[in-house]
Formats: sequence, C-alpha cells, structure tokens
Amino acid sequence: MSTVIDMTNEDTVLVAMESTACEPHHAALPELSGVSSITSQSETAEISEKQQLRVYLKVRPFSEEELKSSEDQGCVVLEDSETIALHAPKGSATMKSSEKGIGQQVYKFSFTQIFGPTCTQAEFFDGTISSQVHDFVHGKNALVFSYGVTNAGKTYTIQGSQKDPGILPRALEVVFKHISGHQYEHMDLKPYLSSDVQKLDSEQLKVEKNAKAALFSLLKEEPEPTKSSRNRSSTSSVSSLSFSSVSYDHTADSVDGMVEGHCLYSVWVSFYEIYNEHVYDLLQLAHTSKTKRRLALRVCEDSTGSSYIRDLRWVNVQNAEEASKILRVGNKNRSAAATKMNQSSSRSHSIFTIKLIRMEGDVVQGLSDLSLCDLAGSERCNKTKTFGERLKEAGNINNSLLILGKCIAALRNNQGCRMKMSYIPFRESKLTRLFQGMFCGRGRASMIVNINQCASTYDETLHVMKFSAVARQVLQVIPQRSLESLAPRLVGLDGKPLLKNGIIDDHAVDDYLSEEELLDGDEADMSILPQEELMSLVESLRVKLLAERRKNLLQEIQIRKEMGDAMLQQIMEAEELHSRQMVDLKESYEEKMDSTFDMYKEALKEHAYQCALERLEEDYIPVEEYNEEQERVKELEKLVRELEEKCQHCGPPQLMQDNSMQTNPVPATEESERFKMLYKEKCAVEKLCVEKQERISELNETLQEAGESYLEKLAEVQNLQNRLSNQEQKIECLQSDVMAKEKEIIHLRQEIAKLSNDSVGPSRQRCGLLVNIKESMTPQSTGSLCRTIKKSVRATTSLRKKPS
Ligand SMILES: Nc1ncnc2c1ncn2[C@@H]1O[C@H](COP(=O)(O)OP(=O)(O)OP(=O)(O)O)[C@@H](O)[C@H]1O
Repeated sequence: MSTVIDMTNEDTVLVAMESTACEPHHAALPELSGVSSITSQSETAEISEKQQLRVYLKVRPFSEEELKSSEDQGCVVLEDSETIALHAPKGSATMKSSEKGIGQQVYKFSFTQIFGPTCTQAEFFDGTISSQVHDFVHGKNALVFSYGVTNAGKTYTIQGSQKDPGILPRALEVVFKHISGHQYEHMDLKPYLSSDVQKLDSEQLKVEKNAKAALFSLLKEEPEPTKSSRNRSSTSSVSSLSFSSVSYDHTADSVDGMVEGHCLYSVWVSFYEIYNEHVYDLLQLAHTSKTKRRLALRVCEDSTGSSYIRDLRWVNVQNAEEASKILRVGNKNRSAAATKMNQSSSRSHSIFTIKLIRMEGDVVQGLSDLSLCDLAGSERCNKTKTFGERLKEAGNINNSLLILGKCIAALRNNQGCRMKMSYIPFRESKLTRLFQGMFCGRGRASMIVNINQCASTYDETLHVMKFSAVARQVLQVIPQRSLESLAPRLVGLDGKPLLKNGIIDDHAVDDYLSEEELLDGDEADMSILPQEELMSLVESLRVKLLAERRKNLLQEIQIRKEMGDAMLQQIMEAEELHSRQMVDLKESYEEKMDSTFDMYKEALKEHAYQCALERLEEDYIPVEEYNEEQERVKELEKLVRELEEKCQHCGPPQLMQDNSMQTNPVPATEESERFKMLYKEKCAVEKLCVEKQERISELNETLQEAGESYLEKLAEVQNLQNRLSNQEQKIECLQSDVMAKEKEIIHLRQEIAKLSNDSVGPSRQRCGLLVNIKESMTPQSTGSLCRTIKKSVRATTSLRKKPS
C-alpha cells in the first residue's frame, strides 16, 4: 500500500535545497528594490504587489524509442490542472527507499498550472508567459527560466521546433507586433550597463552596423540543417525560424491599450551562456574561429547594485526575423564551442535577453528587459558518472543550480519571519548574481519545470519536483512603479550622464558613483568629479571600508564559532554512533559465535549418531534369521537335554545306540557291535591323544630348555664380541703408541748419529762434550731407556704377530 504525501501543504514540503543560515548580509543585497538609479528616490510611497512565484509544469510526451524501451510505467499522473502525482517505479531509488521505510512511493505536487504531453506550444505560451510579455512591452522586467533534467524538453519549450515555435519566438513576435509602426529605426540608442542607455556617435554607429552585418553574414554560409541531427540548433526553431505559425492575440493589446501615438521603441538582444562559472558571449565574432579561445566576460555591478555583463554584445533588431537570425548565430556559436571543448551544450545555461527602449521624442522614457534562461540539465554528479573535467563541469552546473535552490529556499524562509532573516547567497554563482534583481523586486520571475515521464529518470525528476515545490512558495514583491520612475539614465559615448535640460544631474552623479563601483574601479569614471570631492569621497569610503571589514571579521568569527560548534556536535554524534555501532557489532559477533558453537554441537551429535547407525548396520542381523537361529538353538538344547537324560539312564554305548536308533533304524546287534568298536576306537584315540599331549609337553620343556641355553650362548657370544671390540680398541691404541715409539727411536737414533758425527770435531771440545754426555747419561738412566726401548719393540712384534 502506498502512502501519499501531499507536497502542496507547506508543512510537509521537503526542503530540497539547503539554505545557508546566518546573519543577514545586507551588503550582499544592495538596493533590492532598485530598478534604476533614478527610481530609488520615490519608492517608499509606492504600492507593492505581492504574488507567489509562478511555477509552471510541462510534461513532455514520450518519444517512440522511450515507448519501445518500456519507459512508460505510469510514473506521472496528472490529477487536475494544478496537481500532479509521481508514483515511484519498480527499481527506482525512491521505491527502494520507501520499501526500507524511508520516504514515500507517491508524491503529490501542485503548480501554478500543469501542461500535459498533448499541450501545444501556443497553448503553453498563452497559459504561461504571455502576460509577462505584455508586462514587458509595458515597461516591466521579466525573467523566465526553464528547469529540469537533460532531455526533459527545456530547449524545446523555449526555442521550439520549426512547426511549433517555443516561447521565445512567440515572445519576439508579440513584441514586434506590439511596436509595429512605432519602431525607432536608428540604432544610436543602445543599452548600457544594467539599465541605462548610451547615445552612440556616428563612428560607433558605423561600428555597430558593421558588426551586425558581419553577424548576419555568418548565416549565409550555413548549410540547411538536417532534421535528424539531435542538437539544440537543429531541434529548435532557430534553424529557420519562421514566425508565420505564431498566432498573436491582438485582443490583449486592446485591453492594455496600444502603443501611445508618439512613442518609439528600439529592440536590442543579447545571447550568452554560463559554462563552468564563466560567461561567454554567443554573439562575438571571434567565437566562430576554430582555433581562438573564447573570452570569458566579467559580471559587474553598476551604481544601483544591479548586475550586468561587461562588454556583452547587444544587437539592434528591427523585426522578429532579425531576432531569429541572432538566435541562430548564437546557437551556431554555442554548438561550435561545445564541439571544440568536447562538451554538450546542455551542460551550460544559455540566456537570451531582449531589451526594449522606449522614447518620447528625444527623451528616453523607459527600458525593460525580458530574459529567457535555458538552464543546464539538473542531474546530479553521482548519477552521471563524471570524472575529471566532466566532474568539474558537473560540479559547476550543480553548484549554480544548488545556489539557485539555496537562494529560493532563503527567499522563502525570509518571507516568514522578518526578525530572523537568512543570508541569500546570490553572489555565490554567476547565474544568481545576474538574476538577483529579478528575485528582489526588479521584475517578475517565473519558472518552467520540464519533466519527462520516463521511469529511468524518475529519481531525478522527483528531485526537480521537490526543488519546484520550494520555489512555488516564494513570494515576489513587485513595486508598482509609474513609467516615469522607470526612466533610465541616458549616458554619452564615454559613459558620462548626458545633460538634462542643459544641467548636470548632481544627484544622478552621486548615485552613479556607488560605493561598490568605486572600490571595484571597473565601471565608475571618477574624472568627472572635482578633486576635493574625490578626496572626501575616498576618505568616507575608507572609513566605510574599515567598518565593513570589522563587521566582516566579527561575522567570520561568529561563523567560525558556529562551524566549530557544529563540527564538535557532529564529532560527538559520530562518536556516539561509533560506540553504538561497536556495541551492535559486539552483540552480532557474540550471536554469531553462539550460533557457530551450536552448529558445531549439532554437527558432533549428528556425527555420533551417524557412527552409531553405521555400527548398527554392521551388526545388523535380520529378525527372521535371528528367530530361525533361536529356534535351532532351542531344538539343539532340547536334543542335548534328551541325550543327557538317556545317557544317565543307559550309559555310553546305549546312548550311542539310542541316538543311532533315532536317526537310522538298523538291526540292534550289528549296531551294538559297531558302537562297541567305535567306543574302543574312541578310547584308543583318547589314549593316543593323552600320550601325544604328554609328548608335546615334553617337547615343549625341551624346547624351553634349548631356548634358555640358546639365550645363554647368545649372551656369551655378545660378551665375547664386546670383549673383542674392546681388545681391538686397545690394539689400535697400542699400535698408535708403537708408531709414536718408533718415531721416538728414529729420532733418538738420528740424535745418536748426530752426536757420533759431532765427536769427529777438535779434541778438546770432543773431550768436553763426551764428558757431558757421560754425565747426563748416567748408568741408571741409560739402563731404563734401553729397557723401555726393548719393551716397546717386544710389544710391537707380539702385536704384529697376533692379528695373523
Ligand atoms: N512537447 C514536446 N513535444 C514533442 N517533442 C518534444 C517536446 N518536448 C521535447 N521534445 C523532444 O524531446 C527531446 C529533448 O528535448 P530538449 O532538447 O528540449 O530537452 P532539454 O531538456 O533541453 O535537454 P538538454 O538539457 O540536454 O538540452 C527533443 O528531441 C525534443 O524535440
């Protein structure tokens, strides 16, 4: 049974994106209410209009391939024009989680309006942004962004196909229809910074015209696009935008009132993309070159704090066809750049902006802009298996979408309690930095959520829906300003404000030199101020800077402290979790050990039982056999008993006689004779046996004696052998002694010979030496030496004789 969670209820909405909660950072929200530098003065008195952020859902139809590959599993169910239910398909992460008790199987979401798969582009345009386009032509700013996973139909919704153009061509058509006959044909008034207008001189005008011609010339070389190729430029209507199919409801204008008679309008467009947190102009000529690296543009803030892209190309367009050409050039550049960088264009956010300048005579009365943003696919990194560059790219896409989500969540939180405002991280990504103003009252934003109904992308689609559920709760505060207050500042070719009725507007100059511009040093032109003012301005800025730094430092300390506390908390929680896990682990191991022990016990029992069974099988005698045996034994016992009885009565011959009579009835005399004979024989045999037995015992005794004597002899032999080996050892010793003695004898003989040789020397000396020898060799010593020698010689000769 599936549980239904109603996402339309604010309390139950899951906050899909995290929000960074800290003290409000006012510096990050400069002049949120500001539309232009001039308007900020009289805003307090104006009435503000509050309304929920409009979030539209568009469900793409299945493609043929998707139907073939069973993507249709009834995941998306449209309940009514505002409510949709998502049913988790089998195998999806959501289903798996819900089976584990986490999350639900069915989610419901509500939208401003839902457009089903059969809805046409015209119906979609009329039901969604057509009112915003009408506001735009009447001087209000608008932002439309499409959000969804890759292949959900975002580009199709914005650009459309040849047959069925999307909201962008339709918006352009509406704009040109609205201003037709009131178009300012020159292009000397050009958008400048975020919301100003620059007057071009003749030279700049020439440059502008040449640049536009060069851009259009790029399309002349372009071959007809093939229908089959799947990329933005081919799938979109841009390849050959024909607005003939765009229907335009003129009644809308009749309600709002047509263009005032003396007003003139000038339309400018820009087209850029944000890829890897870099802004690239899609209308720069250099981008078409294959080798040249694309130049990233800088995002800056003007005096009102509104963001703009420095050096972004704005092209003047006189009709919808020219606008379509610009879109084609941009798409061409985009796919060329994507190919060169080996990326898919769906990995970048592309933004097409239309600026409408309204003039009365020579005076610029108003400037409004309409931006259509085709966001990159919202799939998460873990799903897309990205590595290296792709991971960085995915990280950047996800980061900017995450920041967008954070901003939306923070905006939603802030509207609840004014005392506890969250920091809105607009400045953390280029995308949110550029659209900050639109979320803060500078215009109206709306969101188009694109989804497909495929089961394989269900989890990502659910993620998109959760994000939109948060966005839906954002309240937009749009000040109802008079057109007068929307008048942009007109600046000269060097960016200096032009004279207004011959007098420099001092107030405008002050506004122009905003704090941020001066610090940044990018766009502010300080040369227009006197030196003293500049000095004092610098001084005041220095003081402000110091104060700001101090504030930032305190804020940083606070944040660090909070982070430290949070980390400590986390560590403690992790520790607790760890110890809990350890206990669990211990318990589970103990359980495992117990079960293993039981298992072994069981195995032993089983083994013992098996052994017993085997033994039983070995000893097993069939019952029948056993019974037969028993019977036989009984019979034999009975027979024995009978015979014994007979023996007792008749004596041995009769017993034999009776026995034989039972078995073989023969004549009595003959049998008795035979029995007698047999008895005799038996007695003789018994006697013989006794004799033999006696003989055997005698022989045994003799054998025993012989054995004993043999053992004795054996011991003697052993003894003799031992003695023999001892003698041999002794002989060896003696032989070595003899050898030594022989050597001694030889030595002595040599000495004697030497002595006798020496005696041949001088007589005096000879007498002396002889005397000495005679003294040293006393009769006793000479005798003992001779005896020893004789003894040794005798021993040697006897030993030599012995072995032989
Ligand atoms: N309403 C629709 N009717 C018919 N086909 C559609 C519709 N919406 C989208 N498609 C088709 O679905 C495919 C994907 O659409 P698209 O390229 O607009 O998706 P995407 O979300 O922009 O994808 P990516 O993020 O990759 O650019 C295209 O072939 C497009 O023609």
